[in-house]
Parts: sequence; structure tokens; C-alpha cells
Amino acid sequence: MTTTGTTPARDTGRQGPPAPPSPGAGRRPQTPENAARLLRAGPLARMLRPVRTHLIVCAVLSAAGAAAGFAPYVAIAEIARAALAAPDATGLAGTVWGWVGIGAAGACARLVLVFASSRLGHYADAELLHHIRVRVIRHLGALPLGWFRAAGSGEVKKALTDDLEDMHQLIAHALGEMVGAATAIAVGLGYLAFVDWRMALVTAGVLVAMVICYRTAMRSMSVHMTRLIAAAGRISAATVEYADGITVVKAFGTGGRVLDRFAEAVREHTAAMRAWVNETRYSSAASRLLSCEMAVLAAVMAVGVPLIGAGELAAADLLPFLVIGIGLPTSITPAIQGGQGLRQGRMAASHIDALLARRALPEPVRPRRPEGHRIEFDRVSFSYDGVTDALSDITAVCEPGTVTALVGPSGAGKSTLASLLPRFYDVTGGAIRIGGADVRDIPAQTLLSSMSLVFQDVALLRDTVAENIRVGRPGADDEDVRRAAMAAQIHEVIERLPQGYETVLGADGGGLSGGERQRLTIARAILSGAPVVVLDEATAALDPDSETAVQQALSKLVAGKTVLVIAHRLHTISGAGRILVLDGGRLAEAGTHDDLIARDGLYARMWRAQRNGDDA
Ligand SMILES: Nc1ncnc2c1ncn2[C@@H]1O[C@H](COP(=O)(O)OP(=O)(O)OP(=O)(O)O)[C@@H](O)[C@H]1O
Repeated sequence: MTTTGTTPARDTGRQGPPAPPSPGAGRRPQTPENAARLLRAGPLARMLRPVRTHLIVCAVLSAAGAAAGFAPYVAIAEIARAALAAPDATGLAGTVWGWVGIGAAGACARLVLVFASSRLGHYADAELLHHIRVRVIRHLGALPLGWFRAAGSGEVKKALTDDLEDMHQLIAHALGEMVGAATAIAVGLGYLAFVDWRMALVTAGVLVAMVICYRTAMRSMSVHMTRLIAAAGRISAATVEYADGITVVKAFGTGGRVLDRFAEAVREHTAAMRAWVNETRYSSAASRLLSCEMAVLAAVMAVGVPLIGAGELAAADLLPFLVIGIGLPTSITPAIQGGQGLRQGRMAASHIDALLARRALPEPVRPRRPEGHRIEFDRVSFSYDGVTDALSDITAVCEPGTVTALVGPSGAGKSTLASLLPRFYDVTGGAIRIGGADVRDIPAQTLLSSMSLVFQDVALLRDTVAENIRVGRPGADDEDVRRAAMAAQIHEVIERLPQGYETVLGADGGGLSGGERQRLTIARAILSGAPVVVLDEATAALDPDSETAVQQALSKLVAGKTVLVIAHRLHTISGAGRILVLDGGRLAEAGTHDDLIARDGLYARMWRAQRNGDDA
């Protein structure tokens, strides 16, 4: 008997509480790491506020549906009680038909109410998820770009897919299921108590014992799940390692080590599963036993029959416990499932809440427009963690129409300094000015549209080649797109693609090589025509042919602009108007190539080291 508003999508058809789940089967597991991050009731209520009325009505309908679902069973029990209690059948017909009517009406009402509750739950779900999606997307638009570079794509994917799926379970299913199941148990026990409170206590005792056994079985779930997930992770890592390195494995016969790791992970997984099963075998078996009809039947008969024998209970009064009481354990399953859905939903809500609470980039109170494109770094300091400075006291100027190169050993702070210009992060000391205006006073849109950023990790959209270039200046016509592609030395490559400029690229750039993808982004930057250009290691990973093509494309891009370029290979920037040498987050030297060679400091040492390396 299912007396709750359990919807078909979530009704697993299981009798009794679920057995310990296996990793990867169904929902994401509860682990100690995420257990602490359940959103508290207050913030959760605030998040659900846009659909609060819907959810209340949904819960009321679900409760009413669950209560109405009892009517047929109560009717059967009452008809049987009346038949057993009546000395003859005279006058019984009226009672029977009355209860038949009540039972039928209850069954119909249950169908309608549960259906309405489910529809309303899904409607509220669609409304709220739309609302949350819009909020998250708007908020993402205001977050500093540095956040996306550090942890962004994983976080965004989790918030907009996994977390929303869990929120869906919470809103559309878990709340209704829990309310329905709780009502079913309360109404069922209430009716049984009305018939005979002592027998109702016996029935309730079986339910309580079942819940205790279930909780005992689940108590160590988080510990075992963590162990199982770790082992499953090692299995999949070893599998991927084997598949990815199959060439090396075959060529050098090193499959033994990889296969050993795989076998060890499988052994650990089996051991973890065995430990869990062993530890919970009694409590799990007991909860399963208590959740079946036979448990209530046995308890009811064991207490009821002696009471009847002693004349303390009418035989007819035992019937409701046999008809309704034995079905109550199965009502606990949706309550448990609903509880799991609720926890999962609260975790997801907590993650979304944390994302929405991330500090957005403050927009200027009194916005300023840059006058010209002279870049000034004025005693700039920056720290990622608020403790250690990645940059300290950097003062430098980049004049319009010149190229300024940033060089220095790995970790010196070159990328960090470049990323402060488009406000991927805000300085923690000093100021950066473009055209006399502090970048923090320039509206984000104006700031970003005033610069072209070309990074080593090329980002292409899943769109046509033409649209990928047009990102630089939305609305540019096809001719402008072509001209930009020609200037970036990529036009001929595009023409050779199956559908030319209309070829759709994947996020990985489809069939384009690294250098070709880079030239595509340079075409994008050329099309944008932005007066400030920031190049980060733009040619570092290219072969000589590609590098020559990219360098030619870059020379078109940077002509007449204020250019800040990061380079490891010093020969690519030896002609730069000014070279800033960073070391340990400080400006160690500055000048032209000749100045710095004459100075015989860090730059000169790096130059000689690279020349010797090239000659070797
Ligand atoms: N997102 C980040 N969070 C915390 N610390 C960071 C982050 N990015 C860089 N750092 C640290 O800041 C310092 C400067 O790093 P940065 O990447 O700017 O150096 P770099 O000169 O560009 O190095 P490379 O030439 O190797 O790219 C380093 O100590 C680095 O570990």
C-alpha cells in the first residue's frame, strides 16, 4: 500500500528502507567533506521565497492526498468491523454503501490531489530554477575574471547543472514526498489509536524499531562512502592512465605497474565494500525485516490474539491493524528518500548560496573615462591570499604606440601584473591608471572593450569560425571579419576548412592546430581594434613555422597600440621599447635591451643563459 503522494519518477518500488547504496549508483553521496555544508533553514527559506506559496500549497495538497488515500483502507476495515459486530445482515447495506462511497471518494480525491501536488511542485521547480539561473548568470557577470581563471568553470558547471538537479529533487519531489509520508504515518497511527491505543502503540513500536535499525545501518555511511569513492577514483585513474598511455605501455612493456595499481585499487574497493557490508549486516537485515508486512502482522497478532482471548479487545477491532497497520512501514521509505533528497538539496542550495555570496567586482561610484591609453603602474602591490605579496611596489609606465615587455624568472609575477590591468583582480596597494583614470573607476564594460587580451590558453566558442572572430566586435560585417583573418595570417587556413568561415568549431578548436587557434584569437583582437593589447606568452608553445606566422599576425595587431607583452623567450621582445624585469614580485630592472645588457644584471644573465641554451 502506498499511501503518500510519492510521484512515479521517484517511486523505486522498494519495500522498506534502501540498502546501503553503492558508489556511483544514483545520487551523489553524502561525504564528511560536504556533510557540513547543508544550507541552514533561514537562508534556505530565503532562497525558496519566490515560490513559497506554491510550495506551501503543494505540501498541503500532498498531505491531503496522503490522508485521502487512507479512505479506501479505512472503509474496508470499517465495513469488516460492522459486519463482524452486527448480529445479522439487516441494515448493514446502508453502512456498507456509505463506506464504499467514502472509500471511492477518498481514492479519487487522492489521485487528483497527488497529481495536483506533483504538478504544482514541478511548476514551482521550473519557476525557482529559472529565477536561480538568472541570478547566478547575472552574478557571474559581475564576478572578477580572476575567479573564473582560478576555479570558475568547475564551480559554474556544478552550480548550473549538478546543484540545480539536486534543487529540482528537493522542490519537485522531496518536500511533497516527506510531507505526504509524514501525513500518511500520522493519519494511519491516529486512526489506529482511535480504534485501540494499545494496538496502535504496538504498531508504532515496530516502526520506531525499523527506523532505529535503519539509522544504525546508515550511521557509518559517510566514512564507508569516502573510502569507496577514493577507491573508485583510483580505479578510474588507473583505467584512464592505462588507456591514455597504451602506446608507452605497449612499446616499453610497463603495463605491469599500471595494472598493479589497478588491481590494488580494485582490492581496496572490495575490502571497503566488504567492511561496510560486514559492519551493517545485522542492522541492515533487521531494518529490512521490520519493514515488511510480516513484521507488523506478527507483532499485531502476538499482542492482539491474547487480548481478544482475555476479552479486552473485540475481534473486529483487530482488522484495521491487519488492513492499515501492515502497510505503514512502506510509508517510511518515501519519507527516508525524501529526507535524503532534502539533504542533497540543502547541500546544493548551500553551494549556490556560497557562489551568490562571492564578492562581485565593485562598479565605480563615480565612473571615469580614460583620456588616451597611457598605462601607469603606480606603486602597485598585490596579494592572492592577503598574506604574501605576489607583487610589491611596482612603478612603471607604458606609453601609447610602444611595446613594453615583462620578463623575469618563473613565478616572478609577470602574469599577475598583466592580469591586474583588465581587473581580473584588484590591486591590494597602489593604483593602475589607463589614460589618467584608475582602472577601478572605469566601468567594467568600457575597460574590457578598451583592451585586447591574447593568452596562451586559447578560448574558442562552440560556434562558426566567423562568429569566433566576430566576438572581437559583435556586428562587424563579413568583410571586416575576412580582413581581420587576413591580417592575422589565418584566412587561407579558414578557406581550406570544409565550410570555410561557416565551419563550426568545437571548444577545443576542431581541427585547428595550436598556432592556428592562436591566430584566430589574434584575428579577433585585430577586429576589436582595442587601443590596449595584453599578450601573455602568446607564442610560447609553438613550433618555429607557427611562431613566425603568429609573430607576423601580432605585428599587425600591435601597430600603434599600447602593448604589454609577457615573454619567456627574450629574443621575441629584444626590440621592445621598454623591458620590465620582475624578480620575486619586485621590479628588478627596467630599460631597453641594450641598456639591460650593458647593466649586466638579471636580464643580461637570462639573455646569456638563453643564448647558450639555443646554441647548445
Ligand atoms: N591564482 C593564484 N593564487 C595564488 N597564488 C598565485 C596564483 N597565481 C599565481 N600565484 C603565485 O603568484 C606568484 C607570481 O605568479 P605569476 O604566475 O604571476 O608568475 P609568472 O612570472 O607569470 O610565472 P610564469 O613565468 O611561470 O608564468 C607565484 O608565486 C605564484 O605561485
